[in-house]
This record gives sequence, structure tokens and C-alpha cells, in this order.
Amino acid sequence: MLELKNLSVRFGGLAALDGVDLALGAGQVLGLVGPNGAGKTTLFNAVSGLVRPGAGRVLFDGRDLAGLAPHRRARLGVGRTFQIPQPLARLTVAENLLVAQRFGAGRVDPARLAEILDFTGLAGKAGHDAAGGLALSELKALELAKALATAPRLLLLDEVLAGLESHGKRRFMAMLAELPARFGSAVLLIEHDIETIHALCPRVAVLDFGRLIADGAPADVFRDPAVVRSYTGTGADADAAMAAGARAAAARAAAADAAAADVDPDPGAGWRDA
Ligand SMILES: Nc1ncnc2c1ncn2[C@@H]1O[C@H](COP(=O)(O)OP(=O)(O)OP(=O)(O)O)[C@@H](O)[C@H]1O
Repeated sequence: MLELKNLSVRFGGLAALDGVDLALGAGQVLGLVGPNGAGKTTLFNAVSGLVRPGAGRVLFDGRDLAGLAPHRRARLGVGRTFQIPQPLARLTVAENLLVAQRFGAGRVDPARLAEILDFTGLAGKAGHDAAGGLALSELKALELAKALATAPRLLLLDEVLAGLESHGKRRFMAMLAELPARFGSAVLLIEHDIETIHALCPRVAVLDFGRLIADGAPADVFRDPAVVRSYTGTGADADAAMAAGARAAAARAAAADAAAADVDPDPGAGWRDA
């Protein structure tokens, strides 16, 4: 379904992605990990059309996505979330989903929206709560719900668990475990927490300085000396280094929570590209 061939993205002199080859089949779940700055979000941006690769190709169902705007990719079935939730803050939860559905699926399907609200635990909030007033766990659920509303066949989830307390995290993990079968979507999951990767992903790929350095079963990949070195610089303790990455992700999520009351009422990012 998704094939990245020699994908490269540069920002000036920095190779954010450097010759990445990666493939994901329909309905499969793949974890994407790597130290801060390794290129994970850039890979999502290249697949969803927010950055233009300098070289290489993104194929979706065999079709080269080069030059296609984000909304065209969404219509083909590429959905995504953002690390920092980006709701339309003055609209209600239900209105946010309507906009997302029109954007991604091109038509409104109330039954599917009701199912998504139920699945993400937002049904009680749908009609009356402005999205800008939601708590972090609800904003994260809304971010996922918006992505599901676009009817994705491939869902790119960027640190959706970061910053959640343990109960919220368990609920979210149960949702993610059920999601591929229930919504028929393949999932590419950026996640710093190694336990989450073990629990949700039969396969994990590792980026380091923009290069893909490992791809396989988590138990094998996290023992791979190249992966351990990329996290620690020494070969010492990859788990501790990943935990540091998870803490950084949680700090970003907390900052997003603090900013939630002050969300741009019309952030537009990812929604407005011609
Ligand atoms: N728009 C941009 N302009 C310049 N440099 C960028 C831009 N976006 C990302 N970068 C740089 O590209 C590299 C990869 O960034 P990216 O956000 O993809 O990493 P990441 O693996 O998602 O990191 P994190 O785990 O911290 O989210 C970093 O060095 C980052 O500073």
C-alpha cells in the first residue's frame, strides 16, 4: 500500500531524510522510532504532502504522490494526526469532525461520525463543547477522531500517547489496538515509549539522522547494536535513552496542553494547502 523509495528531504545543509526505503501493506501496523530529530515527523510530512522530497518517491497503492496537495492525498486515503493537536478551537467537537470528513472523504456520513465519536469516547462532548476548551486527553482523542473522519486507509499517528497519564494512556492503547480491524486502516505510529511499541506494533522501523537503520520485530530491533548506539552513543542502555525521548515528547504535549486554552481559532495547517 505505502512504498517509500530512496526518500530524501533536505532543509538547507541538513539531511532530515536520507535515502529511506520502507514499505507497509494494507492493514499492517508499523512503529516508527528514533532519537529526537531523527526525521520521523519529516517522513510523515513527506507522505502527507506537507514537505516536498528533494529525491525519491512516495507510492500509495502504486501511485506516485509527487506534486499532490495534502487534501488530494487525504482523499486517496492518507490520514494523519499532528504532535500538537490542531483543533478548530471555536467549533464544537462534532463540527471539527464534519470539517475533517468533508476535507478527507469529500462527503458527510453521519453514521460514521457517530461511530467515531463513540469509539474515541467523545460522544458526550460532541454537540456543545468548543474544541478549544477540551483537556489534553480529549484533544488527543479529537485529533485521532478527526483523522479517522477522513476515512484513511493509511493512518499516520504522531506521538498520540505523549503526555497522557496512565489511565488515559491505557484507554488510548486499547483504542489503537482495535483501530486497524475496526476501521480497516494501516497504521504508521511514531512513538517514543518502548512498551507501547512492543504492545501495539509487530514491526518497528528505526530512523537515525534521517537514515533507516533497522526494520523488523521489536524484540530483535531493540537488541540491534546499531539501534542501541543510535540512542545512547555508546551501546549502553537503549531503554533509558528511549525513556528520555518519551519524557521530551511528554514535555511537548504538556506545552500543548498549556497552550490549549489559547489555540489559534483557525490554525489551518494541513487543511488549507491548495
Ligand atoms: N521546516 C524545517 N526547517 C528546517 N529544519 C527542519 C524543519 N523541520 C524539521 N527540521 C529538522 O529536521 C530534522 C528532523 O526533524 P523531525 O521533526 O522530522 O525529527 P523527529 O524525529 O520527528 O524528532 P522528534 O522526536 O523530536 O519529534 C531535525 O534536525 C529538525 O530540526
